[in-house]
Amino acid sequence: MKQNDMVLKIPYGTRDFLPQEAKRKRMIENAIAGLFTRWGYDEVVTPTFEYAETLVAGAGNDILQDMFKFFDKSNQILVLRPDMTTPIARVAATRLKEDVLPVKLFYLTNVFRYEQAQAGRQCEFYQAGVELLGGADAAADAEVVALAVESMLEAGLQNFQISLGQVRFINGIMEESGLSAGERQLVKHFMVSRDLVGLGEVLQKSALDAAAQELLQNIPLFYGKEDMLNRVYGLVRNETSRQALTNLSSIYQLLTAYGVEKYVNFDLGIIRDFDYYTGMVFEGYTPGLGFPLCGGGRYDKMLASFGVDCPATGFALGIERVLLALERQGISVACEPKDIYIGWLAGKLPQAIGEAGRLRRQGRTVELALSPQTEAEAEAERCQKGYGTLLYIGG
Ligand SMILES: N[C@@H](Cc1c[nH]c[nH+]1)C(=O)O
Repeated sequence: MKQNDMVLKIPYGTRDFLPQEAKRKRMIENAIAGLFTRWGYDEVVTPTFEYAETLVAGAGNDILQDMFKFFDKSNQILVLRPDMTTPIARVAATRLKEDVLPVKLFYLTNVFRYEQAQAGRQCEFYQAGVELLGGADAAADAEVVALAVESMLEAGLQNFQISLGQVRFINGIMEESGLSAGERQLVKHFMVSRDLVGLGEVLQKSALDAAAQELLQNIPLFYGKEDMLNRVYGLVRNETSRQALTNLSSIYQLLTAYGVEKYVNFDLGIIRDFDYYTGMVFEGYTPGLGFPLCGGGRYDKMLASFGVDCPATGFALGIERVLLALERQGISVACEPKDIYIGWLAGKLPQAIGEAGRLRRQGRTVELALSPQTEAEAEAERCQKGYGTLLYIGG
């Protein structure tokens, strides 16, 4: 590509937010930050890039292939953060040791992953999320799921569903059935990509008996409300999977107390693409969007890799995805109106500046013209820029 072709381009998987879009994004972020704060969460800000080793320690080796990597001057490998869960675990393990548990943190920030870009899926994207550190029980998981529901409501969405799964359910079945580590990896891979044909092929090639094959093959179909959990409980014999189902049921009871159960169902085939999950996992979906709006789950082992043994759970919501869903569902984001446009006659700028200051101190949104105009010109500009009122400082 010639240099001239490059200068006006932006890198693959990035985007600009023009004023209207940036305004809608800001409105949603402010609303969600307010919600997190009302639930007792404190904001944290971490560096945009970290050492690759930190991310690998927290999220495992596989994460490397999806990260943007570069070098610092002493040749250390740096990466743009692919999410906030590992950076926050690092902060908590190194900086928040003295804090009284549980610690509840939130963030609103950009993260970076190599993705096949499309609307709502970019290599740089924005997340709002929480991490709840130090809660081992269903109470913590239920709080996080309820907060995920509330944040989608707060953003203006009505029509969405959260699907709850449990990674220990599948792990229990795979351990019991004696699949090799390589086969387990493949099974997980095909479940994440919901490739039932690929899944069937791995299972057929394995040494599993027909009943175990059928159970694993059917996991992606274990979808529904509590009656599905009860039915599946009767199908599995191993303790790990049964405990996983009981755990989901306890979380659901609490979600009923939160009054959000109508947004929640179970999907035992959910395996999130991060390897760090150890318990309940979930994803939120809305019609017209082929990927999750939000996702999260429990990751009890991550902080131990930074030297502090501490259970944790959390979730993140994709801001662009919420904006896209609102747009596709025809829901408008209530933005602050543009209030007053001030135009002025030659020589009246000092007076206009005084008026603008007075009105802004009252909390009004005011744009001040930068050159003199006739009243008709000022009115035309007010209209074009979308201000509600013209204040004209004339003779
Ligand atoms: N970091 C995860 C979401 C999450 C937060 N905490 C636990 N999981 C993601 O980006 O999908």
